[in-house]
Amino acid sequence: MASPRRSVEGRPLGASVSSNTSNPGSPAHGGGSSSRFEFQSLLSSRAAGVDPTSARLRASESPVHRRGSFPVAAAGSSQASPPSLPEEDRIDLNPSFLGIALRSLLAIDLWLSKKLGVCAGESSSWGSVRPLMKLLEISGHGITWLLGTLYCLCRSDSWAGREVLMNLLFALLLDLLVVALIKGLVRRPRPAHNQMDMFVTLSVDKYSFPSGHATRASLVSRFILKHLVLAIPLRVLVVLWAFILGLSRVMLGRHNVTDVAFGFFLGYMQYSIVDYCWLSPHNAPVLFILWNQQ
Ligand SMILES: CC(C)=CCC/C(C)=C/CC/C(C)=C/COP(=O)(O)O
Repeated sequence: MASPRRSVEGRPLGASVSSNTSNPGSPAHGGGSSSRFEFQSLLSSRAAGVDPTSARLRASESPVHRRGSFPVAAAGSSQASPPSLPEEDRIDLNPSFLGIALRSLLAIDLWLSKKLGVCAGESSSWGSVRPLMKLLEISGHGITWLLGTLYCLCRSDSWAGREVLMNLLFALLLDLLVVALIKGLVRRPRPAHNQMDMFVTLSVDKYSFPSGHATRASLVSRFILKHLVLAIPLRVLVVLWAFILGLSRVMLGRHNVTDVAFGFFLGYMQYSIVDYCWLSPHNAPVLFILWNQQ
């Protein structure tokens, strides 16, 4: 088959094999399955008596093999640096700086998250404050906020109050949906040192990216700061709560730092969506009339 041969010849044999031997299936190694596929294709092309050099030259006609290419290393190897390789291919075969940057970030993330996971277990160095962290966890839980908002909505006797609470409810549901979607798509496992002893979870909550508590903390605190008239100390407290809640996710070992950082960003952006789609008796009269009849 032509396409596997093309993939093989887009990268040097040495780089392809060594990048797979340490951890064949690991995403951290650039998607193990495609590399494995390329390595196997190389073996089969040899077995089929295909000359690798000519295959490589044919490959340079296709843009397909360039994607994710590894450096043309192996100086001195005639296979690794064919003289007739077109200029454009030589550029594309260089290491991707974005790839290197992402892998470095991931390594720092894992290292830092492990260091900060000081309440991950009862026997951890800060294990004694674990109950306090778990209390904080409940303060940012989806159920707490949904039930609290519904309760206030039932008790509210002003149109303005109901409007704000209806939008908070919409924001919380939107957040649950968006986080579940991203968790299901990304499927990043929780840190190895996490104990899965969380209060009420959804099935996607076995995944860690992004942190649902961080998105909620940032969304809700932005919402509160915008729609409630609070004294400065209380406003500071709201921001502090969001920040400490995010930090506690890493300290409990529930998340890596990047899960929480992205969660804060996502929650902040979600608020912009809520603000843009603000529900009011003018643009969603049915909703308000229905609620009024309850
Ligand atoms: C209406 C509805 C679907 C309610 C479900 C509420 C619920 C169980 C939310 C889960 C909240 C949760 C445990 C999120 C995980 O937060 P992470 O910070 O660990 O990602």
